Amino acid sequence: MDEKIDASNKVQTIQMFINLVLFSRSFSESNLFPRKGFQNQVQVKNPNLETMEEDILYHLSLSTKTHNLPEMFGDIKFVCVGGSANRMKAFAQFIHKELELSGNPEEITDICEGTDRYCMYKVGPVLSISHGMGVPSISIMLHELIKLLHHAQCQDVVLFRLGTSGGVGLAPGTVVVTEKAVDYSFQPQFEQVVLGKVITRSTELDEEVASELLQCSSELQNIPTVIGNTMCTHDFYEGQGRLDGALCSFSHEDKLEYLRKAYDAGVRNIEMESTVFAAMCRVCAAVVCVTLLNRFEGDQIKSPHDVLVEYQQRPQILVSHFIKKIFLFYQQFVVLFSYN
Ligand SMILES: O=P(O)(O)O[C@H]1O[C@H](CO)[C@@H](O)[C@H]1O
Ligand SMILES: O=c1cc[nH]c(=O)[nH]1
Repeated sequence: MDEKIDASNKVQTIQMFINLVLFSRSFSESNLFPRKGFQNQVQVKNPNLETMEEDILYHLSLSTKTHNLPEMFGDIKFVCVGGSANRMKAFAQFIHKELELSGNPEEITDICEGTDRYCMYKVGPVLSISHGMGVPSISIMLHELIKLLHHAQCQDVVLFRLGTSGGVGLAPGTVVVTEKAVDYSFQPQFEQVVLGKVITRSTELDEEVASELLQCSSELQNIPTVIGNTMCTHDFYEGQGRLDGALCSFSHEDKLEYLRKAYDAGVRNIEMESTVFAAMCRVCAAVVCVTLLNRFEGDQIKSPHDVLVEYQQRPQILVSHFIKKIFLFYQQFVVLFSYN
């Protein structure tokens, strides 16, 4: 009997080891992590940083001189970002309970309280940060976040954007895990003006994390989830083909024609940050947004407040299920290896 248990423990250990290797491999092709075997440290692609005595992360109200970043953040494995400060606080409290961490989730404090630009909460291995609305706002936060993870010597980090969006041909409340983040012309690219010239960056995301998230959704109830392309725009109204803004330069037919073209190009939802998020975080990242309405059916978001709150929780529940799986796996791995 004891021998049987021993043998099954060994099989389990080997299986876990294989899983861990496979999982680590999925991180290793990222922009942030050069291949360094098992431990992939978050990298920045800017040689100027090496020559700086101090790096002030102004909008996060943190600095390499005034804060011990490795001590504060070195154990981060998951970063979750989303537009609203309240949502990201609620997520931090939710994941605190889900991971059964010690301490009172109601007492978590905003690490960035020195600034009202963004809020940031750390719960165990998870960092939850708000980014505001649109590309410029998230881009500033991501520059400072990626430098923070680098200065803190974080390894094997996965980043998630937990957001809301307009659905394209989907029932409201559907969660879309982004396959490709595309621009207004449905291309998987992010254009940025640098020194007066347009540069283009790829917006590839982690396929394995996306399909693992789809798998997670099948293990949960009431989280209808699809994988599809996400179109990122620079505006909520005309930029997303809405007829109800303060300005409107096109007809109802023009709008439907554009949405149909988007649908045919694989677009299933529209939001305002995915391309820059993907371009900056690359293959160690996933975008998970719930749809608040079906854009073929209208432009105004009419669902009652409690329905919208429940919809917003869906990406949080899905991603927390994913994190919990990995977190418990790592914990078991550490326990098994300390006994073997
Ligand atoms: O739900 P969040 O994360 O704020 O994202 C979506 O909602 C905002 C518009 O209402 C845009 O920022 C869009 O990307
Ligand atoms: O239609 C929508 C809904 C939420 N967020 C967006 O960007 N668009």
